[in-house]
This record gives sequence, structure tokens and C-alpha cells, in this order.
Amino acid sequence: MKITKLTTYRLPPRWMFLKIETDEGIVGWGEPVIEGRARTVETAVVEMGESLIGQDPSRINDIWQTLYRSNFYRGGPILMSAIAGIDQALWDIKGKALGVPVYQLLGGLVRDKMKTYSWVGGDRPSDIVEQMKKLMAVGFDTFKMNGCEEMGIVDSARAVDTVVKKIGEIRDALGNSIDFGLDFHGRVSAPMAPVLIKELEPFRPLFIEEPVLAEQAEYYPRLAERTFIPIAAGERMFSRFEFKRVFAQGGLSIVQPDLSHAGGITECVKIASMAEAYDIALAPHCPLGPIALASCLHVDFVSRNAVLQEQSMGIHYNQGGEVNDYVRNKDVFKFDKGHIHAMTGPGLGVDIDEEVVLERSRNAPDWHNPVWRHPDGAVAEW
Ligand SMILES: O=C(O)C(=O)C[C@@H](O)[C@H](O)CO
Ligand SMILES: [Mg+2]
Repeated sequence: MKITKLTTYRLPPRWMFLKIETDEGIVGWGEPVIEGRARTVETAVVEMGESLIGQDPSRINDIWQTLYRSNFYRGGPILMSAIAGIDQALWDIKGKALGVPVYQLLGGLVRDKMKTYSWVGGDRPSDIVEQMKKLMAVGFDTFKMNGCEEMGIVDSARAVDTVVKKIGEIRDALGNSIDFGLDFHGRVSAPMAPVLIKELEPFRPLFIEEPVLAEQAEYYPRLAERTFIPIAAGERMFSRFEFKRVFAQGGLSIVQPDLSHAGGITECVKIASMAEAYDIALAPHCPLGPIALASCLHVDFVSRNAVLQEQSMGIHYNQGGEVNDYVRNKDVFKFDKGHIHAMTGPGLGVDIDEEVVLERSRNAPDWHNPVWRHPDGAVAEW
């Protein structure tokens, strides 16, 4: 079998799909994208794709290593997202050619269903309890929300109390009937993180995500010594070579690689295994579309340390497009009390509706995240 064509489709709400065609008619789908830099990743995919035409798609490991190592410069969000989408599509092709789900090619199921969580609250957390109640009614009991809005490098007791009040309202209304992760989203500085985390201890969040920016990862062990709340991170780390330092230094309890940013299934299954050696839980990051989610689930289904899966249905970013819009077999992501059961179809197990992809790609939005500013005009972390 040989690769004959790569085609990218930028799509609402802010995603990009990659179709890889072969000379035997088997097609694989991937989702290479960095939210807000879709066109940049698209250029990287086109450049990398030129070297793939005529190659044997079954040689996933050699293609991965060559794409990673052959251009001297390596790593980072753009190149690793391009490799991720290509890798996902190659695993899809391999599974389809052999007639088995990708997880079968990775050693088979370690569990029958995977627990997921739902986002609530949006960019500026609001209506949290009401949104949680609606999702509880359809079986969810675990959620994630932004922990705060803009936060100064050093901020006031008033700013901290605003966060504490909002989180306190959740426990007042729902007690311990639910669990929630707080995503600091990189908005909180190293000086401010311990101050804020200390005040949030009484509410026992399931984890604090990106308590500081990924480039401040050396603070994770120090923060971990000062709090009982598990620290989670990973969406802005892009290869084993980044994660190894964070694992070795300690402090991380939950690792959240993004299957569409960190080199795809080939890389993330290795990251998951490295994490297991440090007794770190796996909770893949996935605010994206159906191919990314399916790729996460295949890694979840072969990783014993997988504990929670992010999925983007109803997330505030999905304006103008939803996970199932592009999927024919929509029941593949059916929730059973917040869990998704193992896919049974070959490859990634998601039947992409190519007509909808073609139609919706005609006027894809050029999504970029908002640029926030502090009251004094300085740019703020979004
Ligand atoms: O889902 C999460 O945990 C996020 O932090 C969302 C963030 O990754 C946005 O997708 C960036 O545009
Ligand atoms: Mg996050």
C-alpha cells in the first residue's frame, strides 16, 4: 500500500481534519491543529506531506521518527501537532487495513469503558451550578471549569475572594455529589498560585490544572509540597522529551497530553507508559473534535493509569460546530453515566461524514483566542 494524497480541511468551530488517501482505496483521518494557529499547522502538514507521497503507510514508527528527526529542528506545538494528525490518520489506515480497532494493535483493552468529564462555565466562569445540574441529569458527575478570570501577577485579597466565593457556591449547592477540576489555564503566576490554591483547599477540587504556565513547570514540585490538591498539566507540552523532565522532578499527579498536539497516538501511548512508571494518572486533554477524541480513547483503553477523558461536547469554544456534526456513527460517543464504551469499528472507529466536511470547510472560520488585558493595559494570560 502507498500514500497517494494528503488533504487538509479547516472546519468550524476551530478544528482541522486531515485525510490521507492510499492506492488501495483505504482512507485515514487525523486532526492536526493548534487552536488559533490552524493555518500554521496546515502549512506544516503540507510541507511534511510532500515527503510522504509514495511511502508505505504501515510504517508508522519510521514515518514518525523521520518526520520528528529529519529536519534538524523539532518539537513544539506546530510541528508536533502536524505529526500528531498524520500519525492519527496512519493508525486509522492500519486498523482499517487489518479490520481491527487501533487499541487491538496496542495490546487490547485494559478497561471496557472510559470515564469522561464535561466543561462548565466558559471563559469567565458563570452559571456553574445550573450547568452542572443539567449535565448531572444526563449522567455526568465530574466537571471542569476555568478557576478564575484574569489574575494579576500579584493580586488582591478581593480577587482571591471572588474566586473562592464562586467555587464555594458549588459545594454549597451540590456538596460532594460531584467532582470538579479547576483549570487555572495559565492565568495564574508563580507568586499567586500558592495564595489561590491555599484558599481553595477546603473545596477539595479534584485537581488544579496548569496551576502555572508550562514554561514554569519547575514550580510543580514546590506547589505540590504546599497543597493536598493534585496538580495536573500537559496540554502545552509536546513530546516525551518535555514530559520526562516534569516526571523526574516530581509534583505532577495527573498528566494531560493532547493527542492532537503531542505527536499523536504513537507518542502519547509512550507518554502514558512513562507516566505510569511514576504512578502519575493519565487524563488526555481534548477540547477538540471527533478524531482527536477517538485518538485519546484508544490510548485510554490501553493505559491502566487513564482516569479521566476530556471531551468537548457543549464546551464554550464550540461555537458553530460540535463533535458529532462530522460523524456518521454518532453513537460511537454515546455517554453511559458519563462513560464512553470502547469503539468496535476498525481503525479509530469514527466514520467521518466527508460530505459534511467538504461543505463546512468552504467557509471555515479563522478562529483566534481573545487577547485579554489587565486594567493597566498590560496583556493578560487568557
Ligand atoms: O480544555 C482545556 O483544558 C483548555 O485549557 C482549553 C484550551 O486548551 C483551549 O483549547 C486553547 O484554545
Ligand atoms: Mg486546560
